[in-house]
Amino acid sequence: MKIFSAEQLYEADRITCEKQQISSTDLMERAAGQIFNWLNTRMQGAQVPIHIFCGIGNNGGDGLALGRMLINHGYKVEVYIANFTDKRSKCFLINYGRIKDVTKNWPKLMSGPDDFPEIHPDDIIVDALFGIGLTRAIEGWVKELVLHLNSSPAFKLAIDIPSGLSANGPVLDPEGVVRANHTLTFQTPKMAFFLPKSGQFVPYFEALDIGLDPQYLIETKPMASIVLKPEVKSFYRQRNKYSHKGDYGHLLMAGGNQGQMGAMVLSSQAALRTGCGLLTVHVPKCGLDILQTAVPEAMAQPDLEELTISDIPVNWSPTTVAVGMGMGTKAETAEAIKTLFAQTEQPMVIDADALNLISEHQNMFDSIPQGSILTPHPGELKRLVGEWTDDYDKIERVKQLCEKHQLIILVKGANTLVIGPGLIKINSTGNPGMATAGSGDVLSGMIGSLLAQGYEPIIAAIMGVYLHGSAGNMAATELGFEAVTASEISSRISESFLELFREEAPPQNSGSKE
Ligand SMILES: NC(=O)C1=CN([C@@H]2O[C@H](COP(=O)(O)OP(=O)(O)OC[C@H]3O[C@@H](n4cnc5c(N)ncnc54)[C@H](O)[C@@H]3O)[C@@H](O)[C@H]2O)[C@@H](O)CC1
Ligand SMILES: [K+]
Repeated sequence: MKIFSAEQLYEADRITCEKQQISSTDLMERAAGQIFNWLNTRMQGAQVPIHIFCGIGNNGGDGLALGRMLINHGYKVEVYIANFTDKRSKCFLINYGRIKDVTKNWPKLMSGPDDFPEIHPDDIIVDALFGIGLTRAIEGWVKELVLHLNSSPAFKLAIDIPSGLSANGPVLDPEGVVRANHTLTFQTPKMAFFLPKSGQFVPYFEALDIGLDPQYLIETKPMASIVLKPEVKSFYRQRNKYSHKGDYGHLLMAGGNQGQMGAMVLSSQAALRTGCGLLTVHVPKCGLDILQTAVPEAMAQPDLEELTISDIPVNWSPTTVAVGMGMGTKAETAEAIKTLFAQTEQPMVIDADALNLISEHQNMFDSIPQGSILTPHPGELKRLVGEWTDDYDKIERVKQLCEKHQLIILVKGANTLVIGPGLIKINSTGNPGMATAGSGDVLSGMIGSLLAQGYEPIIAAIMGVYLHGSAGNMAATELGFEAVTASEISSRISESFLELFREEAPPQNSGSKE
């Protein structure tokens, strides 16, 4: 699913009106109609007071049109206008006029805190103050209005975007954002919904189809796109009946040092469960018995050193390499990585301490094989790209690094981003239970395994992140967030593959059994 910028959405609105020969007020009627249908389906005429707070732009226009439709259907509605300027939009004015056709109760014009209404906890608040037209933080008494709404426990429904959030810009003032319980957004979700600083204000959302021009939506390159099951399913490669283990790649995994061998165990198990044909693990001598006992399917290649990694031989030409898990950052390990990069052309997975070593020796960037996938956690990412000011600055820094060195870099989080040259993919699976030790080692093993099986690097990264999150979701469903461990995620990798091919159950008609 594509994510468009506010600018692109305005353009989509314009083209839609032009092609469908409708006015922007007609489009607003359609948009408000979708919100009305959503509410009406759920409320079924219930007389719960609905307070609609409108701004003076088109988001306010949506609120007015919704108010008219609700009043027409007998709902108990109060409409308020935050009358902070007389620069009202055309569609706002048209809908301001139209609401007067259906009620004698004109919208209440608010011009300061004295006009704020009392709201009963069981009432419903509709937030139509600002939409994607917000260009600066909400200030003055309108911010006080936002605080007033936020102080109420009443259910808050935001139209298009919670007021105070920018569709694709940083949060300017976290206090001045409506804490909506649910957001009904038009056509496509906004970038803000998926980034940590702004996403926290959008716990639940639904995108309502308002019939924007399909050609524009299909042909326009989005600023990002969300990875959903059908896309991942389309990447999956069926196994050939006559294939053998040599057809599924030989992954070399290098890492581990004394006291951190578990990382390699987790990565190895995850790699095997993700389907690579052969796995060789390269560990310091002290890790040999641990690996051979814990992962009997893997071959083990001991380092020359007892406690740390000093040399990673690749003269036997593995299909690909995953390096860095629990590896430590000793000087001899840095040398081993430099040699590995110099001797390897094919893209590899670079994780954990290998990334920390690259951060310490920035000249190593130039020798990383193109197409390699870097899987930093937030701390490692900070060391790689420097301190960022906000989520968008972080993305920009990562994009530049990807483009400069032709790399794929993950920005891990509630919605992990897979960023490659010219592309941002937003993962849709995963949960807070996965914020646990070793979870990243499992992910690196999965991506390395997919890469070894011949999936293109960008596909291996997207698929690995999606399946990892899906396995984590199944673990959380069965165990609860707290009990999710890396091993529990890994043991559900098989389920995450099977889930790709599970059909959604058709909707049940609960009344049909009577
Ligand atoms: N045909 C269309 O263009 C459609 C527009 N729609 C609605 O229109 C919204 C966008 O409307 P607008 O572009 O009118 O903008 P908004 O209604 O989001 O904002 C209103 C105006 O307030 C001003 N403003 C921005 N930040 C401010 C601040 N912090 N304090 C005070 N004033 C500020 C801006 O000049 C902006 O134009 C969408 O989010 C959506 O709800 C929908 O009705 C769908 C169709
Ligand atoms: K809003």
